[in-house]
Amino acid sequence: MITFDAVSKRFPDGTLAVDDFSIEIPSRTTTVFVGSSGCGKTTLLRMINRMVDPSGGAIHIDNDDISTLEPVALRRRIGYVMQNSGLLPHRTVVDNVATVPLLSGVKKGPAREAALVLMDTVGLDRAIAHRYPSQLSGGQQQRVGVARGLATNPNILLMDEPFGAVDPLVRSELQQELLRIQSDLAKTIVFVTHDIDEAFLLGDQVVILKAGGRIAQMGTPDEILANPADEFVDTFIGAERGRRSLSIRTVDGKDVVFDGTGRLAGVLKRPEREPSTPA
Ligand SMILES: Nc1ncnc2c1ncn2[C@@H]1O[C@H](COP(=O)(O)OP(=O)(O)OP(=O)(O)O)[C@@H](O)[C@H]1O
Repeated sequence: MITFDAVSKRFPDGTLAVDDFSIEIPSRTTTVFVGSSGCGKTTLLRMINRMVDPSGGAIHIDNDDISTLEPVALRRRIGYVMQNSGLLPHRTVVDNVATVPLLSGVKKGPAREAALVLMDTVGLDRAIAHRYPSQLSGGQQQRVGVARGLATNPNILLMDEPFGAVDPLVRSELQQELLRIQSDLAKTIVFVTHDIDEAFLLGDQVVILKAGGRIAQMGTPDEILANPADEFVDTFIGAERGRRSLSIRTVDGKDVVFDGTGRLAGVLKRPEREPSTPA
C-alpha cells in the first residue's frame, strides 16, 4: 500500500502544486489520478519514486517512510512509464527494455532474454527487437515503454499519461492490453490522465483532482458515476466527455451506463435488495 499523509509540494518559485493531499492507494489494484492540466497529477506521481520530494507531510510504501530510502535504489524498484515513451534513441528495443536491469548489475545475456519475454507480455513481435525507437510506430514505442517499466518486475508501476500521444484507435488497443496485463500481473498501478473515459475504464479507484492536488472526489467508477460529489465533478465528467449525455440502460439485469455515442461507460452496482415477499 502507498500512503500519502498530508503531503504538500511548493516549488522553489513559490508554486503550490500540491496542498495537503492524503490518500491510501491499495496494493495490486489500479488507482487513476485524473484532472485538468496543472492540477498536480505528475507532481503527485513523481513524489512516489522521489523524483520530486514533498515540502510537507509523508509518503509511505508499506511501512517505509520513503524519505528514509535512497532515491536511486527506490526508483530502480518502481516501474515508470511516461508519455512519449522516453526511450533512448540510440539503443535498440531490446536494450531499451533491459536498461534498468543492466544498470542494476544483471548480465547482458539474461537481461536481453528477459527483455524478449517482456516484449511478448506487452504484445510486441520479437522481430522488432533490434530496431531503434525511430523505426517504430507511436503505439509500438509506448508498448516498449510499458515493457521497460515492467523490466525489474516491480510491485509498483507509475504511468504518466502513457497513452496520451497516440491516436484514439491505438490508444484503445493499449488500454485493453494494459487491462489484460494487469489481470495477469496484479501490480500496484498509479496512472495519471486527463481523460475521464480512460480513468473510468482503467481505474479500480479513481481520484478526481482540482487545482493544488485537492481531491474533488475519490471512489470506484461506479460510485462516481452514480453520485458525483458536487457540481465540479458533474461538470468535469460532462465536459471531459464532450458534454455527451450519459444514459442508464438495463442489460442482463444490470444497470449499465452508456455515453451519448453508445460507448460503455460503466456498470452501476445496485445495493443488495431484500428478497421480495410474495403478496
Ligand atoms: N519544477 C517546477 N517548478 C515550478 N512549478 C512547477 C514545477 N513542476 C510543476 N510545476 C507547477 O505545479 C503545478 C502542477 O504541475 P503538474 O505537472 O504536477 O500538473 P499536471 O496535473 O500533471 O499537469 P499536466 O496534465 O499539464 O501534465 C503546475 O502549476 C505547474 O506549473
